Amino acid sequence: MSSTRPFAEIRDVAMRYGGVEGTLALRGTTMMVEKGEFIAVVGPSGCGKSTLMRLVTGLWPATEGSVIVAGREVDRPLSIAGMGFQNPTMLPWRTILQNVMLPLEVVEPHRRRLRAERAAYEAKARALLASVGLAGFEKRYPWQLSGGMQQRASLCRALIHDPQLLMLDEPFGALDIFTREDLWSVLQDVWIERRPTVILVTHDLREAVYLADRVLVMSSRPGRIIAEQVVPFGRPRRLEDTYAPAFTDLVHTLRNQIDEARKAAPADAENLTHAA
Ligand SMILES: Nc1ncnc2c1ncn2[C@@H]1O[C@H](COP(=O)(O)OP(=O)(O)OP(=O)(O)O)[C@@H](O)[C@H]1O
Repeated sequence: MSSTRPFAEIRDVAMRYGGVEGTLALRGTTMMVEKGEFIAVVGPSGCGKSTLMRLVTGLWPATEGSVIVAGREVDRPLSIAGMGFQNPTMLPWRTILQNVMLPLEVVEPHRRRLRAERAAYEAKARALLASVGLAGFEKRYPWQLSGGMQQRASLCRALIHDPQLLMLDEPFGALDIFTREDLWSVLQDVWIERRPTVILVTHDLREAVYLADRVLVMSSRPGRIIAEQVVPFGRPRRLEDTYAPAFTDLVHTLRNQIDEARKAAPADAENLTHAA
């Protein structure tokens, strides 16, 4: 494998749910992601963003095209990925610490080592929780925490096995704006410190520009990447930067691109069911 190869290569992918007459969610979708890059994916509602995440993490096979991550064709759920969703889906009968440690019971080589090295793993989980402001909450249950705190814990759970790839699907979508902005900064700090490759799906264009190195815009369904904006601002980014003209201009450009994509939808819709 050449060292210049992208970390994730998604080439000409199509995805149809439910057989030949089913819903064509993606078609001709191509994107490359470099190792350690922070990518945001934005686009009209229902354009196939979550579907793209499922294909990259191996939760669904693509109908056509190829998905290669870390030099390997993705044909099963990726153990090198950590995932975060809008709903933190914590197990209510487990404490926060036990929830964070859950991936270690599933993902090798941690699963094999967990019994012998439990104390070290537990220390790591505690340190992670402390880094997102949750020191002291380890023994609480998820239902004893606010939505924002659960989302912080869920970020720790996504990171506990040191994933090379962090896939985040609308992780802050259900939170109020202040909590959301707080967590942008938490996520940025985590990324700067650990440098996983991140693919973030979001509807929030400020969030996309604040966090990402590059923002990819998808067309309406069947989704494909139709535009890309490189975010030129240095790190760490601060909340007040989001009000600077260069920042808001970029947000507006993205908004216009998504508007254009939405307007193009009826023409594309003609081909949805029977397209190859
Ligand atoms: N499991 C499934 N079975 C059948 N159709 C599905 C399934 N999952 C998604 N779809 C369809 O595929 C299309 C793309 O859905 P997807 O959830 O990927 O879009 P999205 O861009 O993430 O949507 P949103 O922005 O609203 O979250 C939609 O028409 C959706 O109804």
